[in-house]
Amino acid sequence: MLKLVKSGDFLAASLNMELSVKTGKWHTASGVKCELLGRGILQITPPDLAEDTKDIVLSSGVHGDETSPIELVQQLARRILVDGLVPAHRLLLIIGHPEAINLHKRFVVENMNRLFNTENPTENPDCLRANELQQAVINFYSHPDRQQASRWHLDLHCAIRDSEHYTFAVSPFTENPTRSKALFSFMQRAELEAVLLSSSSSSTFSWFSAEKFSAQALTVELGKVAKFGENDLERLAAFDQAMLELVTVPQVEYHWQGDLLSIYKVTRTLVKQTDEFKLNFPNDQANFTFFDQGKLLGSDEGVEYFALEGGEAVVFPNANVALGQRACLLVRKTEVNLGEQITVK
Ligand SMILES: O=C(O)CCC(=O)N[C@@H](CCC(=O)O)C(=O)O
Ligand SMILES: [Zn+2]
Repeated sequence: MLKLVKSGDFLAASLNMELSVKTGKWHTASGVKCELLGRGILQITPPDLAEDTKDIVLSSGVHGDETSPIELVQQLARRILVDGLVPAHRLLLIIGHPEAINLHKRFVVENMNRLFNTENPTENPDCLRANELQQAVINFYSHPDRQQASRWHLDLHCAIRDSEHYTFAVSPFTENPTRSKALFSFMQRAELEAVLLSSSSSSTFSWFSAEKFSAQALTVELGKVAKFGENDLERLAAFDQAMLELVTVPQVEYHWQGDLLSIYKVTRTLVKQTDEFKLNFPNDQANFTFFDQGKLLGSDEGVEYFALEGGEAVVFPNANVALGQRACLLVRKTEVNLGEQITVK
């Protein structure tokens, strides 16, 4: 496994279940320290750690069928491992769920992106892997010499349906100051079209880093799911470039450019309470489809959900989730105050 990673193929090494997990440390020819901490978990330390060096987690493949982010993380790993790229920041590169990726499935038994909170009972492969990833992130951010470091986490996904915004991000809800001007400027630089400001806690991977470590964290949605090799990475070039800049430039000078990024607040999260839960539109309804005030959106035992005053748009609709899980987000465009932290007006 180590040999394959050293040769630049972090992804192939992570997915080959016949290779036993071998951890190890080495330096690239450019002096970058690499540590394979487990399957699909690669820590990168630049030769010089300055005061403004960030600790950045870049994760992909938390959902096994969302392949374009996995290709982007592999590309970045290769640039560092064999092409001489020297990052300016400590990085934790993650290929999230190799077993689900090999099955070409979103998850094995249950949605791993709802398992990031505390240690999970070791019931199934998704719980086991979520535990392993949580521990890797805890160790990465808890390095004793790095307690003052600025922490970032971009958890890269792609949507399983069409979307009126091809790329967008979800900013998880936490009381911590995790909506910095730098993070929002990064989104503009990356040409993300929109961001959703969550209004409740969610047990996602990005929420875990925001809530437990005050990381500037986002779930980033990069286009629509496709098979390996069929992704149009050209459409993600601006994101890839901004990510490269984020990891290689000590302090990026970002500028806020007005209204390039559409900002939405989450007005409601519809949770599937019973098996009676229904949405009044198909599961493949495009993200950000807008419904006028009063339109019936869905129902559950003894309750009907209508679009609120001013209308609401739907994101991630899925009536087939497990009981107690989110069946969709309802969102509305919002204005924000632009301070050092972005807040909803
Ligand atoms: O297109 C979809 O319905 C799902 C895409 C996806 O996996 N989205 C993430 C968003 C996580 C978040 O809210 O931060 C998910 O559902 O886990
Ligand atoms: Zn996903």
